[in-house]
Amino acid sequence: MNITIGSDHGAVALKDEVKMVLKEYEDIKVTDVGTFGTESVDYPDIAEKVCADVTSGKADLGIVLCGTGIGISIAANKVKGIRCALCNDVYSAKKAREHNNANVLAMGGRVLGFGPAGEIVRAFVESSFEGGRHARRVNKIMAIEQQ
Ligand SMILES: O=C(CO)[C@H](O)[C@H](O)[C@H](O)COP(=O)(O)O
Repeated sequence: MNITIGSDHGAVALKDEVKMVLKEYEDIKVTDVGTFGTESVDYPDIAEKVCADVTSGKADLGIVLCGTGIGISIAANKVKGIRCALCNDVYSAKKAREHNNANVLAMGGRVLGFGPAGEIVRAFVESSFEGGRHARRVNKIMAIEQQ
């Protein structure tokens, strides 16, 4: 599985931690699109880069991080084909994959500790879409995108 990750300056430390967690998975290859330092950057630019990899098929999943996770998730969800879930707990991360077929996970570097964030990431990458009634609902989300 290929995962592209990116953060603004508010979550660089969390990005490094998430990459460490993903190293536990032999079958996951991570691409980091930055940012890499503390200099201020704009989260929509990072969201665009991560989402481009997901919509092009270069990445199976994306992970976007900013201070709260809010701004970058809003930006990601403006991209056609992206279903970005801002998750602060393991249950939501699991259901985001199982029920919503979310293809991007958002978290906040100024909100979550490394421990909980790692558990959220594990839940997200280890869960799969259940289809069935959820497919009907996700299809309706995609139909809204076409309007
Ligand atoms: O978009 C956000 C809030 O929804 C993120 O938390 C950003 O990281 C934050 O706004 C950046 O703030 P800063 O004061 O420029 O560091």
